[in-house]
Amino acid sequence: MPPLPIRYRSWPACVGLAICVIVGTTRASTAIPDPAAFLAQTDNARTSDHPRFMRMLAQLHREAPRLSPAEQWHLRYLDAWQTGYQGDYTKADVQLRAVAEHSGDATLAARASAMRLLGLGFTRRYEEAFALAERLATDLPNIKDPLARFQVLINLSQSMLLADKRDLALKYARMVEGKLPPGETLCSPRTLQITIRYDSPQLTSSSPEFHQAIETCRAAGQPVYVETLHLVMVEAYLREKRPSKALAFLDRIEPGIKSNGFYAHMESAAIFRAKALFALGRLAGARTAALTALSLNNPNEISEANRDIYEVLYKAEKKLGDTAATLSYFERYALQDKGYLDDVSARALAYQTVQQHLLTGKLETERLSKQNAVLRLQQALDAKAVETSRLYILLLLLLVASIASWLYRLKRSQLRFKRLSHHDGLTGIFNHQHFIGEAARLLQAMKKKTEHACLIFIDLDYFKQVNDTHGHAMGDAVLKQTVAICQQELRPADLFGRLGGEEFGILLAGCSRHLGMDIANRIRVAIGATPMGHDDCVITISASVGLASTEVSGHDLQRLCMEADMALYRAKGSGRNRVVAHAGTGDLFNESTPAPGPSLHSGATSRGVAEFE
Ligand SMILES: Nc1nc2c(ncn2[C@@H]2O[C@H](COP(=O)(O)OP(=O)(O)OP(=O)(O)O)[C@@H](O)[C@H]2O)c(=O)[nH]1
Repeated sequence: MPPLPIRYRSWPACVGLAICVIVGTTRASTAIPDPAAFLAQTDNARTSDHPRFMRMLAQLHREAPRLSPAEQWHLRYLDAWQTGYQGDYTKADVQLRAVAEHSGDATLAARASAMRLLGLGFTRRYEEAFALAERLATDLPNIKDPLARFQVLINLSQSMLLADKRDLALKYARMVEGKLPPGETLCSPRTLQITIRYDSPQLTSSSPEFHQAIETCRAAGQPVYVETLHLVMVEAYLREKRPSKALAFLDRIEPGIKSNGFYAHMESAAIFRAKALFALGRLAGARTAALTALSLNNPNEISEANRDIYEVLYKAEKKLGDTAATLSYFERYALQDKGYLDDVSARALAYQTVQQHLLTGKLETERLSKQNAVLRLQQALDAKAVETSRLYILLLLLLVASIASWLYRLKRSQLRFKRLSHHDGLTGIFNHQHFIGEAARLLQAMKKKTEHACLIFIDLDYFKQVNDTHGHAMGDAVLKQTVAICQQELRPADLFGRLGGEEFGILLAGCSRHLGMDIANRIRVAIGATPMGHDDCVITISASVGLASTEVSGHDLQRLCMEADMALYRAKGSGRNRVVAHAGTGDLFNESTPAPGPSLHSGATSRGVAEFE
């Protein structure tokens, strides 16, 4: 329940407890066994038994060092409540704000904020009050604790009443009924609804809801609420121009009001009495009642109550003919009226300002969220663009890789074809055509450098018999091994090629005729001395060699070929397994007879014994 009284036509839920600001006794107490439960009990006793509340609060302060941080915050909330209850709203606001902002307890924070709403209204900090009301209204769905929700709704309703937003005030008051905290009845929300509608044309002294509310509060054992409703009823009689009825009703309810001693009710009763008496033309009585009301009040404070009091006083004095008093009261009335209207305007302006701020904030939020949406879109587009670029780069890389791989394969196949076109498929050495081309180039180079070279033709003897006797595969193996034997005798600068079948050509670069003969003979001997074959079959074979040298024949390839061929023909003709060198026109051939050479085994004849002449 809101503990802070609003004066005159006001929410009375704070009720007569304003007069109960009694400092509790300092009875010695024992340690509190369950501080959390004790705090809850103290909280409950705030308005139901304020003296007990004060005693418990004092006890809690003595036990404060033993309280947990959460319990300390609860105690600070109760202290703040008590500060506001005593009327120091400014100090209470500071304490409540600390609880709301730093306790870390959502329920306690909501309750503290709800209390702040009223204090801010009393101290005329309307803008702050309405801004806080907006925040609490927005946060309402998150407030689950029934008591906190109850307090927030009640105080929101009162804030809206302060801004003269009665529809909203009524809405919040009705929402209270939806979920009452334990121990609460419909009395307080119903009374609040009636006070909000106090001057509504639909609410007459005979309205059933009026009487229902009174019955509800009576049944709930809430006499102060009943009095509030009675006073609103008196006001309804006055509005209905039934002053006698109002006066009679006041006479009936005033003893109860006096016994409760709630000053706001006593003030209201006195004002209504003054108004009723004035309406009945009982001017002296009206003046007395108005002065009684004024005595309950600070006469200089700007308030609706004082305005009404001074209005009755100046009108009564006017009718009584006291000009000086009339003028004096009228001046005060005018001052109060202006002050009251100023206050009403200030509240309306503050409410509008807060709404404007909220609207501006909302527009700004919308603008920012639109901007964010555009930014997000832009980012998405940028991300897509990056993705697309990556895709392009990937495609490009793939393209480059495929081109590179294609080029590599092309080059490799070109090289393979080139190699195939230049080399003999069986032995891997130059083929005839390439050997001739390369030999022509080398001879030209030799000629330029005036260096000599020897051209050697080697032909295996009776090779056909190898094929015929041992098969073509054996023949191939012999050809390959012959090539390997020759290569061992050659230098890197020499050219080696297969001229066809079992015939090979060698161009010995930078080589004299004598040295050429020597190399040719070494090759012949090596061929003859090396067993050849494959698998389990091994044979030996001899070779005939013809040699032509640039020393004798010059550097013309055609002539060298012809003369080497002739020399080979001579070697074959003179018994094979020998080297024959072409010796020029006079003495056509020089023949070298080697040491006894190999004979062709495995069925070959032994005719080819070498001679070296
Ligand atoms: N295994 C094999 N045999 C080949 C290849 N090229 C040619 N020949 C054979 O080589 C043989 C050459 O025989 P001929 O020209 O009669 O000469 P030859 O038997 O060596 O007799 P001479 O030269 O007079 O001593 C033929 O039987 C060809 O078939 C080859 O690449 N592999």
